[in-house]
Amino acid sequence: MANSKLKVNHIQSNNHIMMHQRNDGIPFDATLFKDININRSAVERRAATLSGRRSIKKEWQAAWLLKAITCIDLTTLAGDDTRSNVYRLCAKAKAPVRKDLLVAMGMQDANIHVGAVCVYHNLIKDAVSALGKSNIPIAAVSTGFPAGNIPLKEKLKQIELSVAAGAKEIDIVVSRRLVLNSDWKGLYDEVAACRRACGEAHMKTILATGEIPTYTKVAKASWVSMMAGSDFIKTSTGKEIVNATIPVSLVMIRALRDYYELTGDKVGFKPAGGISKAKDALNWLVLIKEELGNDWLNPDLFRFGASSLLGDIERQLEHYVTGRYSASYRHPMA
Ligand SMILES: O=C[C@H](O)COP(=O)(O)O
Repeated sequence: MANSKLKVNHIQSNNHIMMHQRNDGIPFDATLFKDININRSAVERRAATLSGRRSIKKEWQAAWLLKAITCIDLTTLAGDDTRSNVYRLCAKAKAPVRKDLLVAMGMQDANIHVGAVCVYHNLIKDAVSALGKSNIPIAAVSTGFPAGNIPLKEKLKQIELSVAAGAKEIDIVVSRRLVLNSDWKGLYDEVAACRRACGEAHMKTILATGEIPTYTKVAKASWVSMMAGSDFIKTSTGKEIVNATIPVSLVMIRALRDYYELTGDKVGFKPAGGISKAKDALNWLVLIKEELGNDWLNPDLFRFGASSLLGDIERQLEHYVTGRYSASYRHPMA
């Protein structure tokens, strides 16, 4: 299709490597968040308006979907992960969209790749060898993922081992009991210790919001995680019964906006778990744009944690280019 070419300014190219300044955190100060009280119905009302408000069509939709790809932490976190499925995942991470589709969109030289590959510790070495010199970072889930119910000493050891094995990003899970008991200083100390163990690796802190009973606690846990030096806050492990939702994302995004206003530090956001449709990805990008602005719309500050989103995005891009939908089995990977 002649009109399927994207204009250069529809999407920035994706030659980035994690260059963003880190969040060093601030001393624990409960007065900064103790009065937070989130109005659940106001959050849910705002979230409900999101999908009907903006309709992104044609070349703009294609450009936003390519942008979404650059923000995916392409993930496999299964008990039966092997070297071969990690190799396939990494091949897809380096070339996430079929060449013919990129050529049709005029994007073959844009170096589109995903934001990171996310695996369990034992698969890091396979990801390192499969990704080669691609500059795509490896994110490892550590600290007793997904439940996090192991001693802190072991959590820190896991982080150190993952960094030594080549992970440039570490996704930690918080101890939910600290959040449930409102032990905010305990949570701060745990997250700050993890941050020290990460060294140069960027740290994403998973709150597992599906196991946190109120939005007020989600907001407070977000604050404490940022104060303790998290580079990203992340909704979910993908293993909770309820994973990423728009309302919980809104609560976390507003906490990081307030944290930025206070400290000048931009903390990233990663919704994860159950995001598998291109239209959901667009909703999250719109939410980020409306609440935080364009600064956050890049892989340094925004990621999707997703194992099966890429396949649907590629299918939508094929529809954009050819005018037809292919069967989903033609895009089986991710
Ligand atoms: O962090 C990423 C999640 O585990 C992925 O969840 P998903 O398999 O539902 O996409």
